[in-house]
Amino acid sequence: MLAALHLSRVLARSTGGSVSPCIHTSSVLLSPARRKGRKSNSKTPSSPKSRLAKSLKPTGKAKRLGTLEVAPKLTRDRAPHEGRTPYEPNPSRRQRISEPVMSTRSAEKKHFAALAHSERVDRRAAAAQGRRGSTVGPMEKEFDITSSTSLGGLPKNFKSSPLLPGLLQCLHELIGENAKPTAIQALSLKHLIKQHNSDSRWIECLLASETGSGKSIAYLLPLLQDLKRTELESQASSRKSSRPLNPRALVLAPTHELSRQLAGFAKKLSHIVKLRVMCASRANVPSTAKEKGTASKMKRLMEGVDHNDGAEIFIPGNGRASRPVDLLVGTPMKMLELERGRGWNWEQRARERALRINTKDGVAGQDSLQEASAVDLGRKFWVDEPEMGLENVEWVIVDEADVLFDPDFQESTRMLLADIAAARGYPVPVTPAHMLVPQDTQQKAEITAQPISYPFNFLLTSATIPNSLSNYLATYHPTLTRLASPHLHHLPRTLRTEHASWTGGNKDVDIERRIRRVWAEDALVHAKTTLGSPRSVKLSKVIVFCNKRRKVEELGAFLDGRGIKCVALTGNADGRQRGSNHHLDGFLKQNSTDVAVPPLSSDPAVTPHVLVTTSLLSRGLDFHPDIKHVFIVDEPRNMIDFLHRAGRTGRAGEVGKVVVFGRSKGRGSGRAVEVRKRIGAFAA
Ligand SMILES: Nc1ncnc2c1ncn2[C@@H]1O[C@H](COP(=O)(O)OP(=O)(O)OP(=O)(O)O)[C@@H](O)[C@H]1O
Repeated sequence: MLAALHLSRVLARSTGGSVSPCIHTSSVLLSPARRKGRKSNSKTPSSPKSRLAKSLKPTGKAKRLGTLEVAPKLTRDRAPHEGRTPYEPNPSRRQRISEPVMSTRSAEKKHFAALAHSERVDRRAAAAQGRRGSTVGPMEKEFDITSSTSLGGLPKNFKSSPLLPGLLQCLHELIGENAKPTAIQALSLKHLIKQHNSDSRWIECLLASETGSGKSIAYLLPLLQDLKRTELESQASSRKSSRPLNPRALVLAPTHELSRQLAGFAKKLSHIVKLRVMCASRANVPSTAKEKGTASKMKRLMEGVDHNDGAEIFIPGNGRASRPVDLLVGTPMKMLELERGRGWNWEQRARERALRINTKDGVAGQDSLQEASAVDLGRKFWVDEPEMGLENVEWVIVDEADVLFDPDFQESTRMLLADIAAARGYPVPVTPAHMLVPQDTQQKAEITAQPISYPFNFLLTSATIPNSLSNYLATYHPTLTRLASPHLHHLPRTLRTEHASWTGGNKDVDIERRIRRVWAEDALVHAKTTLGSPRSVKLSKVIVFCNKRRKVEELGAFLDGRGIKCVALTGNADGRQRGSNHHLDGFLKQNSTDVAVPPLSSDPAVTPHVLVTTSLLSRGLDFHPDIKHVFIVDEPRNMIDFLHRAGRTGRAGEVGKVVVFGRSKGRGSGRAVEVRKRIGAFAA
């Protein structure tokens, strides 16, 4: 009855909708170059894509040293989700869990001995091949990552790779028994699982593939497998540390939400092989950050770096007692705080803040004067005892590497990497930020970049590789192995785009109408497929991306007022919960091993079906497959931002649609064609 009422209400409201499904865009998606008034590259509509794509090719010296391998394009019969809907709960899971598990120490020892033997055989074969003269060598061949390159030899399923049985079993529980490796996972299995004989040098590798293509599994499998392999050795050789936390691996992510989700996933993947995974997350704090620019905002809002606010870290039982941990996940800033002691940078931050306010206002404001004088008077900022030792770190994964190496985050990221290298007894030079990228030719001549060789396995991963990151890697990590999926810098194949036009009236009303149309379509499909079954309609969920915090709040309030309950989330929203992702319940993906929390109601007036947010949540988060639509209502700052926002739907082979709103009439509408072409260049 309720469902019927709801259905009629949805349909009634949606019929009044005048948001056109056809393409009408204008002011969206201009490249920063265009916005700054530089010469437009609109004559080459595919240029954003090719700019990104080309950036992966090793250049100059790197061309000779580094390697790039692109997986062959997957054909239909080799799709990763073959044989099973990706999220269908596995009926035999319970039965399998009760089966005896081959994860005893002796079984693992046996496994690694067999592996070592097969590697010796492989190495002998490779050497023989080398003597005969190999024809395919990634170093000799220039790969164009936009074209399919049939290299063959990639594992076709997870069972065929030498994964620990316990790891394989957890993987099957999470993604299904019949799931096949995606392109990036196949590349990772081929290149990273095997490279662990004791005499091999540290792995240095970039994993690049489109959003939702399973990069987390691509790096977690080799990481967890290797941590298990070296567990005994590490116990024997681990350096004594007086600090309570001494992880063997770090996964760095730009947001606390992503850190928590990744830590949760890694825990599930490693529960049989019994590795200890922990998340170093911190509470969120109100911020008065006023900077412009996505990355600056993201950094300050998410990390609250300049607030001595008394926020606590999310490590249970925080104290001086030692807590065994193999893998720690968190933001670089949080890791630095644990390693150097909380408060290590407050004095410097206070100076910077005072300087910033001074510069902005032209004269010193009251706050800045107070802060500046506190610093001038030599006020001592309290620094807590460091809690983490870095001596035993063997792996560092930089997830969303393009964010963590962008100008706003890279200082913390590089500082942390240098601290780990120093703690392990191999200090590396830390180039000042302004010297990293030469500003002019004279500086170019002066800068003699020293390649960096970290004394640990170093993996970077991202769905977008901008030129800045590619150049940085070519300069400082010339021998880096680059593994790329053939679909990199495209929208996922299952993601469709639609351009919706503003009516010229209230934009919030346009958005509301489009949301109701989504639900009306759901109701229609439900009616057709169930032929009038009384089961209630399952309405899909929608993420709406805005640029500004105020817009998020206004739109959230408007939709709430119209009977559409939503979660409106910005960096400093009260709703961001301390130490948990509960504020995103119902939106983030639950794995088949999670205890399903039944929604309170399927009525969107009761249970939030709409998430309104900024780019804060556009990175890395694995959203629920119920999210079939992403709305982009403000112009993303660049195409990279667009790819990540759009990529929150259409993940792991699920269908999804990105609806881009824009102006079709009046000022700015002339750019509609250009924008359409820009987006079109990224379509599958
Ligand atoms: N081989 C596979 N078969 C089926 N599902 C998979 C497979 N690999 C990963 N998945 C699922 O795909 C989803 C997306 O994975 P993941 O979050 O790692 O993607 P990603 O490439 O890191 O995306 P993003 O670039 O947005 O961070 C997850 O829910 C994961 O469980």
